[in-house]
Amino acid sequence: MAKRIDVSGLHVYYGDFLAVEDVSMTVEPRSVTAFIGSSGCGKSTFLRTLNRLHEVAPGARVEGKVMLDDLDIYQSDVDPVAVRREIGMVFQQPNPFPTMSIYDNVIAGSKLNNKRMRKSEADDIVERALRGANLWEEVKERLNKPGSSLSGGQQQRLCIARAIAVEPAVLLMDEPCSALDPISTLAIEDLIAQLKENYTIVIVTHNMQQAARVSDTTAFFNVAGTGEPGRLIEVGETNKIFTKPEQAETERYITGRFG
Ligand SMILES: Nc1ncnc2c1ncn2[C@@H]1O[C@H](COP(=O)(O)OP(=O)(O)OP(=O)(O)O)[C@@H](O)[C@H]1O
Repeated sequence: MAKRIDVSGLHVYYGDFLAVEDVSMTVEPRSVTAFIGSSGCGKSTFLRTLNRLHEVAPGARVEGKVMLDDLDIYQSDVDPVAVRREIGMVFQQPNPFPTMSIYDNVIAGSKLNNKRMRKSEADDIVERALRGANLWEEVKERLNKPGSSLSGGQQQRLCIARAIAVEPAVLLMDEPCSALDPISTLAIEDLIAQLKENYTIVIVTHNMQQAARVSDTTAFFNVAGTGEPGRLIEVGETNKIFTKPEQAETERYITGRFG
């Protein structure tokens, strides 16, 4: 079930370095929100704070609040592993478990949650997730082959199947198409359009055409210079951000007159 994310006054630090300053925004359920902005402005860092994945970096910490519907994900009694089950992540480089079969890749997360799962139940989850990721027809005859035997675009859809198999509320995608060819990219973009019927989706992309094609809402981040924190400059309906942004800084970026 898709959920809303509500961020208020979020600062992100790596040790003493303030990487992202004072972000407040809402991500609506059943919609796609794109994060755009120049390199180093903190898009990936901010994305990772939405499921506490930044915590794997030593010294990384946040101040501020991230609500997932009614749950404050940074409350002291909240388990980050449980947060990541609700808020899945798909990375830039497709990263299936290389020695595991396609089947085992999809079921891996569900098995961690339920060690005594029956085979028929696992079969159903695998088929549903692979269908949901538009991959079932291409792999149904070779589920026992390694995940690494698939093409890059298929591997990325396998990673999406793995992420949705545990039925998360939110899917975070960090440049999910940047390692893919144009045909595979279109397949992922079509898939994102389908997935938003059931999930809340946030995608970081360097490709402004992609942001315009896939997202309902766009958030533009910027950084004033090296050592300065990244800031959210403007967030709004994608069409408006690309045609009539409120901030001159956004306009300079989207029209390519930047720097
Ligand atoms: N693990 C880390 N430790 C220390 N600093 C980091 C770490 N990860 C990122 N940073 C710094 O935080 C800032 C934001 O980086 P981040 O990768 O979030 O930006 P980005 O907008 O996603 O960039 P890109 O578009 O190039 O991926 C940068 O100054 C970066 O050097």
